[in-house]
Amino acid sequence: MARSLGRLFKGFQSPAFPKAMGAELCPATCVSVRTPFVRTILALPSAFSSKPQDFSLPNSSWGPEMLRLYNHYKSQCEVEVEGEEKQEGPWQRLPSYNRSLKFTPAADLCVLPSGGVYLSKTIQSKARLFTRNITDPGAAFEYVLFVNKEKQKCVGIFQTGHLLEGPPGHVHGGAIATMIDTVTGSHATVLSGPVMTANLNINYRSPIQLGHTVLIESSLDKMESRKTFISCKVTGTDGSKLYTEATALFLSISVSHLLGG
Ligand SMILES: CCCCCCCCCCCCCCCC(=O)SCCNC(=O)CCNC(=O)[C@H](O)C(C)(C)COP(=O)(O)OP(=O)(O)OC[C@H]1O[C@@H](n2cnc3c(N)ncnc32)[C@H](O)[C@@H]1OP(=O)(O)O
Repeated sequence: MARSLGRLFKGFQSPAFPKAMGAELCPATCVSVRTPFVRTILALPSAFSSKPQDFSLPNSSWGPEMLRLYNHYKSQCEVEVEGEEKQEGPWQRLPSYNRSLKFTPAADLCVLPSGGVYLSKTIQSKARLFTRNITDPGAAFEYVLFVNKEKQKCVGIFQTGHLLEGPPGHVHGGAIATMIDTVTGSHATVLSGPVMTANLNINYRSPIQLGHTVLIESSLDKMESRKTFISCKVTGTDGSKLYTEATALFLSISVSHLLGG
């Protein structure tokens, strides 16, 4: 496991991939990519599964607002240049899979330098990304993320499903926190490579109705050494109504941190 993860994260640790301010993200379609980091993310599912499902593509549950915003950002992933092929635009869609590791060979399991066992094959094979583990379309978290490398921004379009209820008819605060962590965490990961959330500070300003679609916009505040500071707003789809505000601190980590070494 340690060796497998080491291989997977090799791209993150390349000296050619420092703080990713100047690094290029995946191009419009997110099919081919340029940075070692984004290449690594996109390679993760295909390394373990022949047919990974990208959950951030439209499905039958997406309502008109979700589709409208998806098309709005998607249309800015590629730009037409007269007489030339389409070129990458300012925004790029981030694909989203429901697992990062499927199986590891038994031989790779899992005695760590610290002597502990990391994850059994059974547990790891059942592991799923929290936000993608309800497979009924539209029931829980429907979302898609786009990043803008020039503006150092990330946008999440989030359609709230009926299984996310907290207060009657409204979205659970933990589900909102989950999506804020997902957008800001993905943004920090794109900027800085592998990170973990160290601090997440949330102000809930107005309840979000179940079934509504909201915009989650995150911006880079600053980077200092291993720290990436990001702030985030959850608003209505026209930006006028503020639902939630947050700030987050992410710390860059090494693989050995994840493995408990
Ligand atoms: C992995 C990639 C996969 C790729 C796949 C594709 C991407 C797919 C994206 C999905 C997006 C989902 C995003 C979910 C992201 C989570 O949910 S992560 C899970 C929740 N977070 C955790 O469990 C983290 C638990 N905490 C820890 O592991 C450790 O405390 C940390 C955060 C790594 C920090 O530990 P450490 O590295 O030992 O750092 P430490 O030396 O204590 O502190 C370093 C500096 O940070 C400061 N600091 C540390 N903690 C704090 C704090 N809480 N507040 C303020 N300052 C702090 C210290 O004061 C210190 O400052 P200086 O003295 O250097 O100025």
